[in-house]
Amino acid sequence: MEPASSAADAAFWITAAAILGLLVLSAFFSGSETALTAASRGKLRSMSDKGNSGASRALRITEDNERLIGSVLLGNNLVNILATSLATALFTRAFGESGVALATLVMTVLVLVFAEVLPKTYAITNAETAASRVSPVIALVITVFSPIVGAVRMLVRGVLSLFGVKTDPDSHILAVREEIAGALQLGHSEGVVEKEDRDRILGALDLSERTVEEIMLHRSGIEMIDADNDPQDILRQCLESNHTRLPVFRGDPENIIGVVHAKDLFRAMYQFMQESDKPAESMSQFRFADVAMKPYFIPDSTSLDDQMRQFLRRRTHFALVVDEYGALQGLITLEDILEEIVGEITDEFDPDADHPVKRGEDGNYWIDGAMTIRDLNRALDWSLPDDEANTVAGLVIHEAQMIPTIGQCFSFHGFRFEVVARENNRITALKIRPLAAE
Ligand SMILES: Nc1ncnc2c1ncn2[C@@H]1O[C@H](COP(=O)(O)OP(=O)(O)OP(=O)(O)O)[C@@H](O)[C@H]1O
Ligand SMILES: [Mg+2]
Repeated sequence: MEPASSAADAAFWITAAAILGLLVLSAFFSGSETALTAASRGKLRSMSDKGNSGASRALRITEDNERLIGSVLLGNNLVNILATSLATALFTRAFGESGVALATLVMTVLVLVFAEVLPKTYAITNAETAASRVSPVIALVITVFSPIVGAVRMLVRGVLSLFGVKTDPDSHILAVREEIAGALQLGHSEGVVEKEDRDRILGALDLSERTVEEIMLHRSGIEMIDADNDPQDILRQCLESNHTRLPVFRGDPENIIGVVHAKDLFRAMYQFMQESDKPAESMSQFRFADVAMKPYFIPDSTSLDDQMRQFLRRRTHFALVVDEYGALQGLITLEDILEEIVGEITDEFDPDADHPVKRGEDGNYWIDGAMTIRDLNRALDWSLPDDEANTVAGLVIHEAQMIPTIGQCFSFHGFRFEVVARENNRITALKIRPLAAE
């Protein structure tokens, strides 16, 4: 063998080995991309809880999906293009002009089969295990490529915004929500997902979209203690109340100075009676305001999701809702938020809420004006619009554009509404009948 040809020979084999190595790297990137995007976060979390450090790293790097995919694609393209360029050089040296076509053909087959389909198929069947194995290397790749990926990201956003396209990083979360909701509605018609399950899931999905104002108990319905009343009367009021926590006001109901918890009250009363020799007579000395806890005020625009987390974190389940000027709007408890998910919760003292909607013989439904449209829709599987008003009474007032009097009837959204009772300016009871039934 001549020395020149043996040097060319060596170069041939080195290049071929480099191409092979690059194909292996390419397969690694493709498989990692699939494994990390397909792995279930729930399964990864339970693996990480069991001490699998790869799984916890996989969780961390999949938090910023855009950065992950950017880095992996960059790596993948880099090795693919390098491998193809090397192959083209190699084949043209060996076969002349036709080397380009040959290199394209051979590399397409090799990349497709060994660097794409094979690793991706493997990755998708073992997503979580594969994800936790590759995560340390991919984490390193992300760190190395992050300046380039950041620049690419900015370039992409810039070009898109030139064409008037806005990129919203949260849009995919919304899309997932819509997708789940859509799938559940579909399940409804096919009878796949039970109505109760569907309501529960949709209720939980909606928590972040809705505010406490939409479900709070309106201030007119809050049972409160007037701090200036006779202590004897206050005690009777607390005993007769179905509620455990009663806000205390002084002078004006807007001026809430605290919230009395029945249990605190009983403790304080007991102590008071032990300490005084004539409890019945000295009862007037008992100061209710001292027993009260500090009220917990929240803005009416708080999302149900946030408020639920606050309740759980603060370990209090009772909040007074105020508007932007600090004026009292209503009351909300943890139970009210949970009811949006699981439906009506009734305890020993709740007024009969077994049948919030009563059906009359004439096909009319008797409904409390303060019932929310969502609850009504949920109870009867109707779809009255709830974007203009929260309560059924509110909807009637909105549609009628006035405060109707008792006996007035209206037809809209496919239903007939009749006002049955009114207190001051509030519609307190209604009869509703679907028009299609006529
Ligand atoms: N002082 C109150 N006035 C009017 N409604 C109240 C009052 N306190 C609670 N509610 C309402 O009663 C329902 C039940 O709430 P929750 O179970 O938190 O209160 P509770 O039954 O009084 O207390 P607990 O169950 O802790 O003994 C909720 O819809 C809530 O809005
Ligand atoms: Mg209760």
